[in-house]
Amino acid sequence: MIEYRAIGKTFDDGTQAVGDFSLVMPSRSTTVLVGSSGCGKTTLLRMVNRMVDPTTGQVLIDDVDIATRNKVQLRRRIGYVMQESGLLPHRKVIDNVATVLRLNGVDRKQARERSYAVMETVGLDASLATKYPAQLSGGQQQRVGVARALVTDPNILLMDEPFGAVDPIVREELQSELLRLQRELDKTIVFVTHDIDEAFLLGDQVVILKKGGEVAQAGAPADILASPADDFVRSFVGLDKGHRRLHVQERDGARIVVDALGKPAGVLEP
Ligand SMILES: Nc1ncnc2c1ncn2[C@@H]1O[C@H](COP(=O)(O)OP(=O)(O)OP(=O)(O)O)[C@@H](O)[C@H]1O
Repeated sequence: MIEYRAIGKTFDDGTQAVGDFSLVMPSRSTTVLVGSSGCGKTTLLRMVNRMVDPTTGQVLIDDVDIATRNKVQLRRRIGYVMQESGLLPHRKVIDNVATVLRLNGVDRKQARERSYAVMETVGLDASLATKYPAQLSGGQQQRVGVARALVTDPNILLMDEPFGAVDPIVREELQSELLRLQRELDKTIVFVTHDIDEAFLLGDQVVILKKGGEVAQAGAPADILASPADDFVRSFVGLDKGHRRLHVQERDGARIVVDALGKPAGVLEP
């Protein structure tokens, strides 16, 4: 369990990124922080592995205040996936995946074996292992980023807009892969996005943020849709627009679900 207690963060230049943020992220589930640019998502995410330390308040992992933990050791136990994959360009894929294991003192052969296994877990063909990152597609590079983050089998996985830079089709593919992985691996995932559809798809808990890390609403996607807290949330999740207002139309004996603009969204099962 990750717990934020009354967190505030003001950077050295005086920017207040987070005012007063409290939240519990249950273990073995995915919490998505979603909000517009600059609302403090990345700042909050990076507090979990102490890339950013709060100015006030505490972050606890399994009831332990992480301010008391060694930063380097903490980071090696928490997987981190960034938007631009963050791979080392001059190192082969397999060596990128194995990096943290090697830093942890695992011998070369064992590190490679584990890295090949985790590449398979994330759906990467072994033949890509000896390529360099630039020789891979954007989607493949992101998978390598995920493999690298999972290689030490961390309990916590931090993902900062990991699918933001790939095209919509690859993005959908990576999203469903992540859902599959989560069913298989059961990690505690903190995921940052500005895309509400992605948040609803991936999140067990979705946290909608306003500027300064203010929580507009936190809850399961269905609960947020059923009872949006206010007009801000209603508008943010698109309830004021057509595509969330679905209704059923009969057509040739089938029941088609259409949005307010009449665009078909799917078919109701009999
Ligand atoms: N190192 C820093 N020094 C000063 N201000 C910072 C620093 N990092 C972030 N900020 C500011 O803190 C606020 C929150 O930034 P943060 O990156 O957490 O937002 P975000 O929601 O992740 O945005 P985005 O979606 O654009 O990445 C912004 O106003 C940003 O400019």
